[in-house]
Amino acid sequence: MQFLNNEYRDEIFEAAFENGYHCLVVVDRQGFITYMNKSYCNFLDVDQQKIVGMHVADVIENSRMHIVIDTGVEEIADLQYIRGNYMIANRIPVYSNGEIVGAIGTVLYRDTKEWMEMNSHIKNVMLELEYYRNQLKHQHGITYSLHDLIGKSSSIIEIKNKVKKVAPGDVTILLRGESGTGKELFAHSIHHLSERNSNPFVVVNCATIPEHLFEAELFGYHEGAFTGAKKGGKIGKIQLADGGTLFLDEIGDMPMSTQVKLLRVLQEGKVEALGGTESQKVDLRIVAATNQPLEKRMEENLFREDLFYRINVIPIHIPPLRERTEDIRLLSKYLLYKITRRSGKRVIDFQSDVLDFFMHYSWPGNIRELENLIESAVYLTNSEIITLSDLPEQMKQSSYVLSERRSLKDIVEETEKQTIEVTLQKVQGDKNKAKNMLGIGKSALYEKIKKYSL
Ligand SMILES: Nc1ncnc2c1ncn2[C@@H]1O[C@H](COP(=O)(O)OP(=O)(O)OP(=O)(O)O)[C@@H](O)[C@H]1O
Repeated sequence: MQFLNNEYRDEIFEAAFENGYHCLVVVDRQGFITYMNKSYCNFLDVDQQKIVGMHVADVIENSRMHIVIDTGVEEIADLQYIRGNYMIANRIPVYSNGEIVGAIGTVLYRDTKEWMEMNSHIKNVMLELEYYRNQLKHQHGITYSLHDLIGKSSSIIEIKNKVKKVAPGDVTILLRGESGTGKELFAHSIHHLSERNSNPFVVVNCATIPEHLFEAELFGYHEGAFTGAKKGGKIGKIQLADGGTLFLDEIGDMPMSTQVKLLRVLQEGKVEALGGTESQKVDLRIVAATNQPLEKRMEENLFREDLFYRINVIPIHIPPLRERTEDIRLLSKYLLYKITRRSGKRVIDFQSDVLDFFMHYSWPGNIRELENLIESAVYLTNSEIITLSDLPEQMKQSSYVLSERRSLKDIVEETEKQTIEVTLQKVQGDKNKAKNMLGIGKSALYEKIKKYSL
């Protein structure tokens, strides 16, 4: 880079950054714009001075610069839809001393005839793709694909690879993991990656169907099959899933009597609706999920061993969130982005204390709990950054008891810091009132404020 020190340094920068053929943006560690060249500003129709300091997601449509900062993985030649055009975007994280300090993004923008022609061709292809994607979603009930599964922990990467390997066949898959770990999302992805993806994906949530209605729901019934049966009968979930995937969620809760009948359907590939005399051939792929210890249920005679072996062909265990803390930061940012896009409220980040807290909390409700928590914080916060005070008090207290990784000293200090912080907020910074509420002397309070940089 020695040549940049010569007398043409400014001209070199000018030629590299300000030429009219490409758009360039530089963002800092938090995704705030520090520089955008004229060509990009002209294309976006924004003022070069005014956009400095704004968050990139608020200035550039469909930007992923903030995601690249989080993942640390460059994205080259990605198609990005901006202002009615598909552009070719490169996003490169910038490191200094091994730490990410920001990112540079370039977008190829050549206002030539060929590019416009190519663009209109890409637009057509993308529109067609979007149309088929939407059709698939609406007709076949799949909302998610593997792309929607966020996580960079080795366990999640391993599971994603396993899913890619086993999804294309018809093999039965048993997803195991605590509630809220993403089992349904994985089930959608398996169907999406399988050859059955143009056929239905049918969900049966075994935990929510009353026992006496189970068989009617699963196998369907003919008119008059039982008292209360609907006129004209009802088609069963199994018949609905013919040619596609039947997702048996919470299979551990299926009544024993239904388990026998289901096993027969799976073995014979035929189903008979209640009140009928003829059976119908069905072609199903089974994906089951459970958060229950099926081995224990078998010991208690609540789950059939033969059904267990029939469904446990490829078991996939999804670890709880507390065992993959590497994913928490990425998931939190992704969920914040998803929630704010939906709610329209501008909340752009978390205070570092909040992410720290997330890393140490035990997440009994896993990603569902994280999502609900972020949603409530987005609604409650009065600022653009979520702080500890936007989180429920009860949760903050429980975390320090539940966390396994912290020493007693850390727990005591963290609790002390939080208690003082919340008290100071309650009394609007009045230290006299705060010391009285906390029952400590003035000098002790000042000492602790200094210690915890409050
Ligand atoms: N890896 C992930 N990336 C992004 N979102 C996720 C991920 N895992 C789970 N979620 C989200 O968390 C929520 C709960 O996920 P899901 O319903 O798939 O969990 P589950 O294990 O099936 O729960 P349950 O056993 O209670 O049915 C959903 O809103 C889902 O979109």
